[in-house]
Amino acid sequence: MSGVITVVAPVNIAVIKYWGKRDEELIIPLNDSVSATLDTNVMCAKTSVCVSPDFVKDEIWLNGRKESFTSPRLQNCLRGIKSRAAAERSVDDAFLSWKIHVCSENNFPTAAGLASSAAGYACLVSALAKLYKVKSDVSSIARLGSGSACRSVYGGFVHWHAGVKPDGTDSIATQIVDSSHWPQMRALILVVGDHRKKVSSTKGMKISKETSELLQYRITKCVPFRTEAICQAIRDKDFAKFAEITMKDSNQFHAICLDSYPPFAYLTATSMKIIDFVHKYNDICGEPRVAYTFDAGSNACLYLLEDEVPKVLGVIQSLFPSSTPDSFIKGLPARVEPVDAELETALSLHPEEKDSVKYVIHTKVGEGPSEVTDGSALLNDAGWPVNPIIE
Ligand SMILES: Nc1ncnc2c1ncn2[C@@H]1O[C@H](COP(=O)(O)OP(=O)(O)OP(=O)(O)O)[C@@H](O)[C@H]1O
Ligand SMILES: C[C@@](O)(CCOP(=O)(O)OP(=O)(O)O)CC(=O)O
Repeated sequence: MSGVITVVAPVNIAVIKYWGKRDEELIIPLNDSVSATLDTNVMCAKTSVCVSPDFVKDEIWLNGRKESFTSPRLQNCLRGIKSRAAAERSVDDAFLSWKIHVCSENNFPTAAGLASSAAGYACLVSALAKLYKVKSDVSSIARLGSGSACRSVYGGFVHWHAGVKPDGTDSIATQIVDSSHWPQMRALILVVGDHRKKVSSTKGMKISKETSELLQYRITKCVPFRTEAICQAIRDKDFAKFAEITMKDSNQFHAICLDSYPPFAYLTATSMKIIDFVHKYNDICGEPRVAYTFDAGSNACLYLLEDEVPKVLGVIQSLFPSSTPDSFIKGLPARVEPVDAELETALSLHPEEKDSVKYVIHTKVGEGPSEVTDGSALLNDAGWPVNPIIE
C-alpha cells in the first residue's frame, strides 16, 4: 500500500464572480474571475488518500458517509491527475492501476453556500497530486471538479483566467499576490441560511447563459475592465477601489439572476438589509470601509480591514440579534465595539427578527492547500476511515 497523504485546503470567495460556462463538460468559464483565499485555520476541507493493490474498488467517504465514486466530476479529477502523472512519469504503471480510497471532511456546513465544493475539490486534487507526485500546476484539474475550486489551489488573491483554448488547458488560476501582501484584510461571513439552495450554481449559470442579455453585456463590457482594475487595487492595497468593484460586481451577478428567464434570486430580505447597512455605514464614514459580496445564496461575505472589525461587528450584533450571543461570532478572536448613540441614529436601521443572521465567521486571507503530518489523517494505516461511518 502507498502511505496515506492528508491535505487541508481553503475556501475562496470571489470579488469578480464566475457565472456562465463556455464548455459545460470541461467547466471552462465565459469570464475571468478574481477571489481571496481564506484561512484554513478557520474553514477548511481535509482529505486523506491512499492506493493499494489490495483495494477492490475506488471508494470515497465524505463527512462520515459513503458516497458514490461514479460522479463524473470526481472521475474527471482522478483521471486528470493520473494522466498528468503518466505524462510526467512520476510513478510507475502498477501504482497508477491500484484502486484508491478517499476520505474527506469539511469543518463547516457542506452545500450551504459556503464554497464547500471549492475547498473540497481543491483538497482532493492537491492530495492526489501529492500521492501521484505530480509537480505541475493542478488548477485546471481542480476546475474539472467545480469551477471555483481552481482558485482554491493558491493562497492570497487569485485570478482565474478564462482562457481561449477549446481543451481548457489555458483556463487556469494564478496568484496575484500571496497572503502576506495585504495582512490587514479580513472577511466576515454572515451565515443567513445554511440549507441547500433551490437553484444550484451549475443550473443557474446554464439558464443565465441561455437567456440573459445582461450576462453578454457583463462578460464583454464590464468584467475585463473590472478584473484589471481590481488586480491593480489589490496590488496597491487600495481598499476603496477594491470595495467599490467588489460590491458592483456582486450586484451585477445577482441582477443577471433576475434577468434570466425564468428568473431566480439568491438574495433574501436579510441579504438586502446587509446591503443597506453596508452602504449607510460607508456613507457615514465618507468612504467605502466595508464591501459585501454574495455567491449563489443568501450568505454575505464582508471584506474589510482589521481596524474596522470591532465597530462593524458591533453594528452587526445590534442589527441582527442572536438567541445564542455567546457563540454568535466564530473563527478568529474579535473585539466587539458596542454601537454608540450617534452611529445608531445615523444608521437609522431597526433590528431584524432574532436569528435572521445565524452566526458570523471571522476570518482572514490565507494560504493554499498544505499537507498535514500531525497524525490527524482520516484513513488509518490499512487505508480505511478512522472515524465511524454512517451507512
Ligand atoms: N470535502 C469534499 N470533498 C469532495 N467533494 C466535496 C467536498 N465538499 C463538498 N464536496 C462536493 O461539493 C458538493 C457541494 O457543492 P455545492 O456547490 O452544492 O455547495 P457549496 O460549494 O457548499 O456552495 P456554493 O457553491 O454555493 O458556495 C457536495 O455535494 C460534494 O459533491
Ligand atoms: C456564484 C459563484 O460562487 C459561482 C461558483 O460556481 P461553482 O464553482 O460552484 O460552479 P460549478 O463550476 O458549476 O461547480 C461565483 C464564484 O465563486 O466565482
